Amino acid sequence: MTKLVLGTKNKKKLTELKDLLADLPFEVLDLSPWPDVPDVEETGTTFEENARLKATGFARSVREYVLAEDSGLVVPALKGAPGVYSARYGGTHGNDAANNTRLLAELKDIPPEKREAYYVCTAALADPEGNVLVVTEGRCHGRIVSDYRGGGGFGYDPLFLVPEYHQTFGELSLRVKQALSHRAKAVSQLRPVLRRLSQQSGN
Ligand SMILES: O=P(O)(O)OP(=O)(O)OP(=O)(O)OC[C@H]1O[C@@H](n2cnc3c(O)ncnc32)[C@H](O)[C@@H]1O
Ligand SMILES: [Mg+2]
Repeated sequence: MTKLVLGTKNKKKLTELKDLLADLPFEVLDLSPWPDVPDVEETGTTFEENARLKATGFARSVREYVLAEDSGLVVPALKGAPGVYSARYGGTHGNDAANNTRLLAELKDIPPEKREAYYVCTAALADPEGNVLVVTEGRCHGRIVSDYRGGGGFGYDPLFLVPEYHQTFGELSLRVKQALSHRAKAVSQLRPVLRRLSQQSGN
């Protein structure tokens, strides 16, 4: 079976991606078989640039098909912040608590009706030589609440209210998140390409 490597170092993101790809005829792997794989610097200023950098960079290192994505939270009232800097908004990369604390501080004086926000996920699939085959984008709209709700999900999820459900992604089950999320939408657009690839490879 053709290998598909998920080019991410975020464990929670990895869990969601693996689940979203579970029914496809690929041997889905994370980066753990390649412990010395160099980090890819996310020097882009757009989600697409960073997704391409990660897919290409990891594919060249592991020489397999790689799916990588760059994602984040966009708050129009904050001029689009945290945006591509979502993972390091609080100062330290990947510190969800610090990121959420800063988000709440920045939105302190913003009334509920102006606290709209959306998640973006831009996914890129690269071949083993590092050529990007396809880039897709998914979005998920919601609102930032002013108190933490629920312990599920990761990142900004305890503050991200899904209006249709009157609950945050911190409160909603993984099943609901996987039906609605930016990541699910980006991955579902990749499916036709992945199916074609698996047929070509005779999986
Ligand atoms: O780059 P990799 O290794 O994939 O892992 P990362 O966590 O650094 O990933 P990104 O650079 O794409 O930054 C994504 C950040 O955006 C936020 N984010 C993205 N998707 C999210 C989701 O589904 N729920 C909550 N926060 C999310 C969260 O703060 C993530 O750390
Ligand atoms: Mg990152």
